[in-house]
Amino acid sequence: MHNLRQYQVPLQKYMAMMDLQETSERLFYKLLIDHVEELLPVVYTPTVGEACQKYGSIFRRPQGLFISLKEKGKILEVLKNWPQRNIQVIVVTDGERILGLGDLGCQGMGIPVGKLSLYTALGGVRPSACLPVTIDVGTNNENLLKDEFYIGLRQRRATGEEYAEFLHEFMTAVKQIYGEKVLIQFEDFANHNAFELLEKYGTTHLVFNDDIQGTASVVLAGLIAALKFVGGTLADQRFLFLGAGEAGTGIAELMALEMSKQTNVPVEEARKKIWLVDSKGLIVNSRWESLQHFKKPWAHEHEPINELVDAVKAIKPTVLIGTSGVGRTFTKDVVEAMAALNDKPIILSLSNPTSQSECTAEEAYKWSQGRAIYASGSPFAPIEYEGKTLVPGQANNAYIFPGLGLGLIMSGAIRVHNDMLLAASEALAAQVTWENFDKGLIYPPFTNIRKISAQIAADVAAKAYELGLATRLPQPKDLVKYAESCMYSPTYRCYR
Ligand SMILES: NC(=O)C1=CN([C@@H]2O[C@H](COP(=O)(O)OP(=O)(O)OC[C@H]3O[C@@H](n4cnc5c(N)ncnc54)[C@H](OP(=O)(O)O)[C@@H]3O)[C@@H](O)[C@H]2O)C=CC1
Ligand SMILES: CC(=O)C(=O)O
Ligand SMILES: [Mg+2]
Repeated sequence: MHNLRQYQVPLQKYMAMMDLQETSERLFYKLLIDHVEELLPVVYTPTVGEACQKYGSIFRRPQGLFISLKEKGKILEVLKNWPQRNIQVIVVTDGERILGLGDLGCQGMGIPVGKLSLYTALGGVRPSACLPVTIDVGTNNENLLKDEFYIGLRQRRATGEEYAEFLHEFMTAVKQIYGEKVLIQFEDFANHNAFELLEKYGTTHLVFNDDIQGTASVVLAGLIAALKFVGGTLADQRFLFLGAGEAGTGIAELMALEMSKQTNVPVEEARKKIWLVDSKGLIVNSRWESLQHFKKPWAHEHEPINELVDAVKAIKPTVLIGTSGVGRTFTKDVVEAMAALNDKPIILSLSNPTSQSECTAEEAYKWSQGRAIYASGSPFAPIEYEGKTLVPGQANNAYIFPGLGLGLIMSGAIRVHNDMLLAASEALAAQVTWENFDKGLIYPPFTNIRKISAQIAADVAAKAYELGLATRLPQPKDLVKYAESCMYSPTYRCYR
């Protein structure tokens, strides 16, 4: 830590950590676990975003497995080149929507590598059981295509049948080599592929889309926790999203499902409390014909509205959620409008990295006179406001996927079910204390994340058993203890 702290530039800390991961994996995890709050922003968002943008010029050694279109017909052979065979989790991207930074082609490899290091550090999955994969089907990023240090295919992205066949070969090969119980986490695919892949492979593979499902579960947890302290139910709220893609519609759907379960109303009815704005304005019935399929359930009867601030004034939300990937879109007008409507406006700016956050913690607190309940996708430092220290929470799927993954692995689950996501949300929300909330947090601190992950894993596994989706039989009696016993720890053994 002394060495790492010498570096002033976050990207240099990132490179030092990547070197350490390569040369002394155990020490890398020991540091990451013991200093999680300090090092998460280094190996994960926001620094991993900059690392992906500059991947070609900071490249030292390959990490993870690149599978390029040139290897079509030979993916099984390529997988066999990986030194480990006992793989339990794969995080795979095609690099088309890396955080809110757009198409970074195969430079997106930083994301599967970073997510999997969290699987190990936060969720206790053995490092050797984790496989980061980047599918290289080209890039539409003109700057990268011209960049002399770009390490990927220099062609525009394969699409349509060519793309679908390549992904299918990958999915088939993975099941053939690692079996039915390998967890495949789709990460940072563009939405025109993400929804389709999840639907197509959801019934044949153990797949999970972190951006759609993990984000939904973490946001729901934060809302359940917040309502526990401010009172009211989910169904009492009105929700407005800026951004109607994977994260936005994923969260909206899980919230509607939870509201429908809580109040016994059909999910279609619950959806009416949720409104979304995309790059063309409020999603309303008159736009139906031109809407992508994942937006259609959210088209309600209303006159068209172009500006977010006008949508806030018309819809009167109690909760405002940013999932647009566009920074500083929650302007002073928008936050002030939320504060005028609500005593305690809930404002979540989820977009990553920090540069893309819809507003900063300071802006949210200042423009709401310290009343906002605020959390962001990438971390912000605590803010002093009128003598009180307000601590912004981090609404990031990193709270969910490590525990969820551990729960799936330890129960031998063969499919992911929405009820498991709900179980994960409730397990996370239950960990938020009044002391946390009093400081402004709607999530527990990351310092306790391994205990939290064990709790999430236990509740997810319990749900897998209840649903008949678990294959590890008999069911362990104490699932929390069992989860803890399954977790990898970077301990230094005494050999004498
Ligand atoms: N905190 C967390 O845990 C997570 C955060 N995220 C973040 O969320 C962001 C979005 O990700 P994702 O949903 O996958 O991306 P998508 O590309 O699927 O969706 C982006 C949405 O934002 C809309 N949008 C873009 N620009 C504007 C604008 N100027 N005004 C209004 N709407 C706009 C798009 O509109 P249109 O459809 O019209 O193009 C689209 O609906 C990213 O920054 C990502 O980092 C994602 C997952 C997890
Ligand atoms: C956190 C995450 O998954 C994202 O920003 O895409
Ligand atoms: Mg993601």
